[in-house]
Amino acid sequence: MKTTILTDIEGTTSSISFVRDVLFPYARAALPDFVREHGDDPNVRHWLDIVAVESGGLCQDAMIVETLQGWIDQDRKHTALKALQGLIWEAGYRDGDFTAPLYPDVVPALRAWHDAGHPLAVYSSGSVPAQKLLFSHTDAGDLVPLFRGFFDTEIGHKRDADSYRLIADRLDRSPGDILFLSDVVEELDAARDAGMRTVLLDRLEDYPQPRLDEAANGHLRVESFADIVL
Ligand SMILES: CSCCC(=O)C(=O)COP(=O)(O)O
Ligand SMILES: [Mg+2]
Repeated sequence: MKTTILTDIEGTTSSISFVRDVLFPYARAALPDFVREHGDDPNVRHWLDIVAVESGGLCQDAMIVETLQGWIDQDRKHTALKALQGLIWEAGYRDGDFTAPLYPDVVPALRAWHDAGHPLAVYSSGSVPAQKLLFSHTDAGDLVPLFRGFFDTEIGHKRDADSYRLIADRLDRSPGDILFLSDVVEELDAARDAGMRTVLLDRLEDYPQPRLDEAANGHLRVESFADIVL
């Protein structure tokens, strides 16, 4: 059985600065107009209503927008925020306001693994539509065809082992046949608890203090996809 590779995005395939300095400010600035123009769309309303209820019953869209902007500033990984961000980024990618850079070692490794028959999948806090937008608008072109599956927090929290069990199930693989790649040790802990193999990506441009020894909590640690041994 070929190892399946399940990868995180931010801090693993894509720089934290792209997400924080390009994607988040774009969504923050576009939110008021987006909610005004699309607030009656049932898919948008669904997520706005979840934010309103969870925030104690916000009764005006302006209050919901302010709450969401606060969540962006705090980098909250809330499923509703992530779904709305994905819808907003669609216009940015479509209009060519940005493309998605990947760390330089990522594309050669993904292509090599794919060509060698390793199934590839993504698990990110970014919504599945946002993941597909990102991988279809990379600096290296459309990489979506390389992937067999996309998972977001609708399947469960990234620090919860059950999420990884469910993903293994959906991919029709046993957890031991899956290698999870992430920059966040708590996510790797959860994947390991579920029985997956794990590798910590320690991207020194984003994590200037290398996570060595106890900081890596027993996970294999690499600084590049090129150093991953399947
Ligand atoms: C794919 S959408 C952009 C990234 C994002 O919003 C995010 O929260 C990424 O979190 P990750 O789980 O990939 O570290
Ligand atoms: Mg990450």
